[in-house]
Amino acid sequence: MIVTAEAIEVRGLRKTFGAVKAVDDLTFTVPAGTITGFLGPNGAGKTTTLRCLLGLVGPTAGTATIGGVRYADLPRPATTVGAMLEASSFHPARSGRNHLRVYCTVNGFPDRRADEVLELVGLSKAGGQKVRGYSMGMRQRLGLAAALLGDPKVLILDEPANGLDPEGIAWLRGFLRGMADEGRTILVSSHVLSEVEQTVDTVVIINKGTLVRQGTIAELADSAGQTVLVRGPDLDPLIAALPRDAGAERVEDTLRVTGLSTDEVGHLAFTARVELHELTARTSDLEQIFFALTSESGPVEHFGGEGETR
Ligand SMILES: Nc1ncnc2c1ncn2[C@@H]1O[C@H](COP(=O)(O)OP(=O)(O)OP(=O)(O)O)[C@@H](O)[C@H]1O
Repeated sequence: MIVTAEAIEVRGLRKTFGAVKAVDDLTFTVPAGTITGFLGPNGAGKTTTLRCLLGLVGPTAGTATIGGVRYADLPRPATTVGAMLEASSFHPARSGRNHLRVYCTVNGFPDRRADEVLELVGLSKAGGQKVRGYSMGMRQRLGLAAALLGDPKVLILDEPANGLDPEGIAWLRGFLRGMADEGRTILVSSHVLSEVEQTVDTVVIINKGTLVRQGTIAELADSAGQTVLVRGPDLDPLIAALPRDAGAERVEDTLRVTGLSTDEVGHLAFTARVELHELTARTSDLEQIFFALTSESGPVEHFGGEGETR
């Protein structure tokens, strides 16, 4: 089934709590039908932004809309947007299925929807068990199931990978991709880039309530300059062949080259007749880029935009 997606738009959003500026003139768009990672360290303002989107708190200024409409003005919100803000708010003595049936009753959905969404999140067998016996991962799945009851076009998920083991994270990745492939728009927050890096199409990175970056993971990696790892028995001729403006750092038998692509380094090695045992574009330092971006309050920058780089 393909659903018609809606875009999420946050424009000039500001939310203050007394003297605390939780969100400060934040603007970004989540294009319809994409998965966007909403990233920032603890306290960056992610939850507050999501709460504004879901009409749980009123913005001090600006707007947060889904398909151009404020949550409060959506005719049947549960059929437009499904949200998971925290997985701990389940009544422990109620079974997963009964919990979902309560939501069905409140929202006017048939009871069978509870079983359908339990199936979707792989909880069919555990549906009759009391939530008190659920693991953290099962609670997260139940939260997702609740978000899916109205078969919404938009999913807003606050730290859904929290407390999941690697298997659970892998499951979540496939699940979200499947939901997006059906045409849904998904905004998923995390304070750990690596949790969402393989899942998302684009990232919106905020710090201290303000936008730091928006773009694809590839753009994020490129913006910091790629590192190429080279390994081989004798790399001296390659080092001699590198252009002056390329960076090179040797650690034992490995050379880290910056400022060149793998194609360029491979070609230089070929022409210098250097034997290579490894030639890898290093992307694993994305977490470091993320850390650097969010541990300072640099200027707002869109990739390809006119802002200064860091
Ligand atoms: N209801 C509130 N009253 C007062 N201050 C608040 C309230 N909600 C959030 N804040 C403050 O606003 C700032 C942003 O918090 P928020 O929870 O939105 O960040 P976050 O990025 O979601 O962080 P985390 O990953 O820790 O949940 C923090 O300084 C927080 O203490």
